[in-house]
Amino acid sequence: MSRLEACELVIDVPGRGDGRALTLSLEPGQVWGVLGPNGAGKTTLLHTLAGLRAPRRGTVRLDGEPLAALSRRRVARALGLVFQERHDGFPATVRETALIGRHPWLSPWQMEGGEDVQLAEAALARLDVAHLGERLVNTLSGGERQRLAIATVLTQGPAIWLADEPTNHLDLHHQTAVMALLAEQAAEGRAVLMCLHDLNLAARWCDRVLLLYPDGEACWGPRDTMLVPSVLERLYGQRLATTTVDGAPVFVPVR
Ligand SMILES: Nc1ncnc2c1ncn2[C@@H]1O[C@H](COP(=O)(O)OP(=O)(O)OP(=O)(O)O)[C@@H](O)[C@H]1O
Repeated sequence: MSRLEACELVIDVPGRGDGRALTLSLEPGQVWGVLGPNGAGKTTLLHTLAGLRAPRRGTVRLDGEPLAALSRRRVARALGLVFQERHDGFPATVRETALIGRHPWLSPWQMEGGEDVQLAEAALARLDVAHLGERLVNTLSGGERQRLAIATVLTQGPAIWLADEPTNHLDLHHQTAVMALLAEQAAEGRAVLMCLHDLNLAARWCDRVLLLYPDGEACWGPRDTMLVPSVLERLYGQRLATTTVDGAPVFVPVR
């Protein structure tokens, strides 16, 4: 399994000061939640950790090696990304799209084999979209597309998941199913980092939390030390009422 490190990392948010440099390690078995208001830099951080965007300062390391020095294939085998926005470049079916997850594991002109197809079918079934296998992606609902994006990363089988609001567009049942899947991935020794807007999902499913502020300030650590009502009220500029349900805190915005 793999680890991803941010070493004195400053993400490049245009027009903003450096804030606090991030030095943290995403270890096998951990589930990180990245929280912060709109524009705080969550997506920018995720893209920087994935090597899609250069940092302003500092380094991202995969298993001790600078990400920038590794081949994209090596990176694609280790890191799986669930994007917030996605654009369908060409018409493809649900099944064909899931199989794209196998590409980092195939040589340039190699066709997917039986094992690849089995992995894709299992992932589509797990995300409850197997019945849509022959449908064109551009005919799917928002939630179906989101589940397909997650199924594609599951088909890829990375050691590290970077997910930008993985529960976007999902109904309550599928939100819980996706969080349970990500927790299961971590329990099997993979690592997960996800951006979330839902504090309650973070409280229930993440064991580490990174709070990002719009001015670039940040703090991170074990969930229980980060999800403190007064800290969250300052982060979002929003009053909260707090209770406990099933052993996890629940935060409700109040006027
Ligand atoms: N290409 C760009 N040019 C100028 N500003 C940009 C660019 N890309 C991002 N930004 C700005 O950087 C800031 C951080 O954006 P980012 O998408 O990382 O925030 P976020 O925390 O993910 O927000 P949200 O919760 O709304 O998804 C925002 O203020 C955004 O407008």
